[in-house]
Amino acid sequence: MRESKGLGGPAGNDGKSFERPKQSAGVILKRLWTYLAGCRRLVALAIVISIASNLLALVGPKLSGYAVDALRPGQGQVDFEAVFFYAKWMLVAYLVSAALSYLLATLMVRIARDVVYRLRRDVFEHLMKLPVRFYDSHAIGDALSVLSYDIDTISTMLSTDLIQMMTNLLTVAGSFIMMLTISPLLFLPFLVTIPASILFTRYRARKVRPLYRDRSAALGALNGYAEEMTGGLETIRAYGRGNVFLHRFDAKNAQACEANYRADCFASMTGPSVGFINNLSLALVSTLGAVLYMAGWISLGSVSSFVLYSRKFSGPINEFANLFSELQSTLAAAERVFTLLDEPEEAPDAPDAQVLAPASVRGEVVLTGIDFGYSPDAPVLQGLNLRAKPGQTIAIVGPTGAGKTTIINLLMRFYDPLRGSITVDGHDIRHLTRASLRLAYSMVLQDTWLFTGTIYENLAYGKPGVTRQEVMNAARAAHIHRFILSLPQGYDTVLQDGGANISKGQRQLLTIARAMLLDAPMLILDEATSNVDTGTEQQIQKAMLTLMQGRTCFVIAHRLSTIQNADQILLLQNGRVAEQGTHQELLAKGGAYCALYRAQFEDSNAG
Ligand SMILES: Nc1ncnc2c1ncn2[C@@H]1O[C@H](COP(=O)(O)OP(=O)(O)OP(=O)(O)O)[C@@H](O)[C@H]1O
Repeated sequence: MRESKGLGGPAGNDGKSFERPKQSAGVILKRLWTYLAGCRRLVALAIVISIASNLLALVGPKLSGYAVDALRPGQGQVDFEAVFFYAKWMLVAYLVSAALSYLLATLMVRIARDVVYRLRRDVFEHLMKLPVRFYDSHAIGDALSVLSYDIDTISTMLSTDLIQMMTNLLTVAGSFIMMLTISPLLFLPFLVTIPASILFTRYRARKVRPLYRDRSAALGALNGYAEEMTGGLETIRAYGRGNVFLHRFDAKNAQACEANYRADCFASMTGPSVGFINNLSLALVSTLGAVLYMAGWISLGSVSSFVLYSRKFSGPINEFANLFSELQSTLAAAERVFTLLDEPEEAPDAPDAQVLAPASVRGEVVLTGIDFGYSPDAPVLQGLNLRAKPGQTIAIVGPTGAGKTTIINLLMRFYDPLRGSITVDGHDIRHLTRASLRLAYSMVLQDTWLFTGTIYENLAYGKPGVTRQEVMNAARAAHIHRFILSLPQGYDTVLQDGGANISKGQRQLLTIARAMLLDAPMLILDEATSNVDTGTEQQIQKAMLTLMQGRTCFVIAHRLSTIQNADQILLLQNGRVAEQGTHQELLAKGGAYCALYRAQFEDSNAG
């Protein structure tokens, strides 16, 4: 049983990816805008700077044209004063424009930082609020891929591509106006080439976005697999199956690389194609310009300015094609982010839900006619009835897969029963707030969950405001205080990677101490099976007995020797209660429990 997530749920899987249902580009951009709007002042400033920088850059070709005309070609005279005058102002305009561009770049990086921070926080917060059921069908690695890769893709777009888009847009618009003021006739070739570029780019964009979507999904699946496999590294090594998983990883890796290759390859064809169309327009403009100059309709300076503007005009159109590919990649990434954010959270508490105050809980838990299955066609529990009186210990036993953990999942409301009800002190738990219900239980599970932090933080995290003395008292009661003090940093020892630097038994004792500190009126215990030595096991048993005193306890028991004093023993078989009673009653009955007990007893004697 796992403490951190879907108890009993899969640790990772090839589950659904965050790619459906599809959202239109407009909807995605609107949602991205809501994040940008969070720093609207900076965005407004960026727009103003971008306009100023572009206007200054646009002045350059005009001044250059004046400088060319000041050479008075064909008249054998050169007005050096005027040439230097225009050259000086060109220099100033380009310098200020460059400085403003630099300012704009730093501003956009800052905007991207803020947006990414909020997006990541929202995604993580949402992941924390998703129902346990969500993780039954989605790989955690895929969710983490959204958190890192997809949000990074958005960040790149905001910090670099967006400036380029803004700049390009202004340059194109500005150059267009300037070209028209110089010579509307010379603009004619663009009337053919611009629509051709636009139509081609749109066609490619429609094709490339699904490829980017596939790329994100393949990468998510790869991350999911890697996360799952690294989680089970020891088992894989123990079974010497590393090569098998390497082959599977290879297949997923190849899929991800192929998806990446196909998306990038397809996208990279757009730029050169649009570039070719635009270069064609340049050739046409130069030819037409020469003809108009020869006919005396236009000065050489104007032709030169026009050519410079037409370069400015068509350059961004080329880049637009590349940026469009980037935009498609961003849209695919943002779509995954928003699809994840759209996953429904754990259903909210009923509007009239009551708060269960831990101090007032007596601990009477009644399950009546419970039917449950993780999917409607696969029932796990059927017609389950159980009454735990305050302070009683209920032991749940049964073969693997019988549904023991499932009962805990229902008690904690990680899932709701399909039929039947569960009450605590007479309150239907569907009419209690989930937070207060869960706080009424302490859970000590086999699969301990400790986070990277000091031992003190790990013990105290369930109970904010607890004193150091209280933490130490709980550790003493759990028989782990002396061990903690024996560590060089004592309570300030940092537990790495879920407590990988201490033993399993010590981890279990720490979680018992944590449960003691929480001091909840009810308790859920999943007995340790075989991962500790006899001495530690006795220590854990002692600590658990102390913890159980005066509380209603649900114990998932694997060794029947430890539950002989339980007030009720529930033997589950195929989702039904096969037998129910005290140890003595069940032995006297001579049924399945009796047979199971004898088998274990004989086993241990034989051992
Ligand atoms: N998250 C889940 N999604 C779908 N099916 C599940 C899920 N968790 C458990 N099951 C199925 O429900 C049944 C009961 O599982 P449960 O974990 O309650 O058994 P258990 O008695 O606790 O087993 P064990 O002693 O091995 O821990 C099993 O058939 C299991 O495959």
